Amino acid sequence: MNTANTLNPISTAIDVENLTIGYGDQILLQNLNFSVTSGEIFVILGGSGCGKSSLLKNLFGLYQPIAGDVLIEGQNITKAVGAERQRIMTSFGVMYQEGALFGSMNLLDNVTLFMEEYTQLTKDQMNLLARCKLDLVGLLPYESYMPSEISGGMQKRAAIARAMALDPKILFLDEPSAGLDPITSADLDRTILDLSKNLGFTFVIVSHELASIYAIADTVIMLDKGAKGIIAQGDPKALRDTSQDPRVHQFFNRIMSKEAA
Ligand SMILES: Nc1ncnc2c1ncn2[C@@H]1O[C@H](COP(=O)(O)OP(=O)(O)OP(=O)(O)O)[C@@H](O)[C@H]1O
Repeated sequence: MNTANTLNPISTAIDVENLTIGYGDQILLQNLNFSVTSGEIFVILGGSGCGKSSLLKNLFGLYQPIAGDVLIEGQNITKAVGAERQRIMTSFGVMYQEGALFGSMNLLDNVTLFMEEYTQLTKDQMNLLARCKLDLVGLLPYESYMPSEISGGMQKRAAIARAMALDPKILFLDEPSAGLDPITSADLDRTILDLSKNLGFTFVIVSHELASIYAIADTVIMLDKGAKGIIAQGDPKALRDTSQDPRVHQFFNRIMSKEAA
């Protein structure tokens, strides 16, 4: 938990205003309003198919919402076009659910790739910066390894290093623990916590791993398919212990029994 993060004065990283998202005629979530505080770890929860990943992709501008606005550090990504949109798009990093490292490049080249596209740095400068990012996630000794030569957990950490390539303040992670065993997942959680506490990154994470959520989340929002919206918001343990909403209880208990199995 990092609510006392001293690297970020209290300010808003992301503002979501009257956001409605979906595909074609299908509305998934409507009229969402919430904000993400700078430096916090903000987790999006909910049952399968309620629209968690879709919401994340609307937040970082991969998809255009049906209505409403997303402001990233005060800049309206929904309305921005051209160079302004490009500038906003490079102000955050994304780790997709699949991790999606480029298999034909070693880890160092995976991290420098975006620098080559978006900066005027020399190759030496890019390599130096990329090594810093790999070091932050504990992968400096593996810079020349190919993605196929490292474990799943290391691939996830490399994908986070790559998401940090352009020095963003905000990182969007889609199901970072997916496919990881509990120990590797806890390791990844520690990396995320370190980056948040020590460097002040804001994280917006889609997750359904309860242990991970309790370990890292400052704030969660819980989405519900039937309600097409947010049914709970706050500290996850407080929600577990105090929420009167049966859907919230069912969510936590269902996952707990699954994890206990
Ligand atoms: N690109 C797309 N085009 C059309 N429909 C989509 C697209 N992506 C997702 N959907 C649909 O939107 C709904 C929500 O999907 P989404 O992946 O956002 O949910 P989720 O809560 O992240 O689910 P899960 O936990 O199972 O990954 C699903 O019915 C899905 O089939």
